[in-house]
Amino acid sequence: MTINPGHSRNPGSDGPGSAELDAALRQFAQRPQILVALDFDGVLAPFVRDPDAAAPMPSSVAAVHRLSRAGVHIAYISGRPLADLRSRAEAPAGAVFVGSHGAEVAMNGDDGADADAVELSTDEADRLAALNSRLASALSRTPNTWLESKPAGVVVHTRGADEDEAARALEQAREAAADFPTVKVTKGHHVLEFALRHSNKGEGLSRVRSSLRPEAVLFAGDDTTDEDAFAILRPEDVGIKVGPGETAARYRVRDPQQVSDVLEQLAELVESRDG
Ligand SMILES: O=P(O)(O)OC[C@H]1O[C@H](O[C@H]2O[C@H](CO)[C@@H](O)[C@H](O)[C@H]2O)[C@H](O)[C@@H](O)[C@@H]1O
Repeated sequence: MTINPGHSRNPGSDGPGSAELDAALRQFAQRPQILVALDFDGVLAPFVRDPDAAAPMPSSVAAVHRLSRAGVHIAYISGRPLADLRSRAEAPAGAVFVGSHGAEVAMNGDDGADADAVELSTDEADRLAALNSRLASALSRTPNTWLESKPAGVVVHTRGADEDEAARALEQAREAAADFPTVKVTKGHHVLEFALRHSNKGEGLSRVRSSLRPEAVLFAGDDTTDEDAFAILRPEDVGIKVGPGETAARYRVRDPQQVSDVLEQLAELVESRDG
């Protein structure tokens, strides 16, 4: 994964309405077959302390449905487990879902009939159970931290912990997981994820692109794991980093509200193209 810190414009100078992003969206919208692929937390849904309380912004949901009705392919690409992502995305019919950072893919988003969900081998299931219990015991005395179980991994959450508590929790978690050398460790926004499967969002987005064959892709993401998806974008694609931080994306917006503004602008452009 290559991150080019100087590549994308700063929020504020390049939010919705900026000349560069406007021009990119106009050009993108002219193509008949396009894919809009969206990360969930921090992009469609503002961050909250409890992941079960996260919900997409109503204005983004409405804009995504408009895009879908106008014939745009829609994909959700998230670190969340597939079933969780599907249940809270409020997605239009026919949307595609990529969960667990690319480890789970459902090309037919309607009913999940052909969902490529994670099935662990007995050995993997045993190792995941051991990892879970090791982390639970390591963090049992660290306040304001908790574990989220995933189909092929476990996440240490520290949102709500103060800086010292969070740093201590992450150090304890890394130490506890040191006996599991094949586990992939990924840092995200107030989370540290330990995964048995090593797929990434770039692989997930590539699978969706190969299946749907759009002429161009727009992808918006906010976290380090989204950089794998930005890295596989092509010159005709539109990559939008949400929030601060180094990125390979060409454009940047500030927050989920500005993502919503971009989606509404794109829906207008696509609808007027069709009209
Ligand atoms: O790929 P994403 O859709 O961005 O999912 C990444 C992780 O999102 C969730 O955690 C994040 O959102 C939580 C709710 O707002 C927040 O409390 C947490 O601090 C964030 O890191 C989710 O819980 C993870 O499983 C996802 O991997």
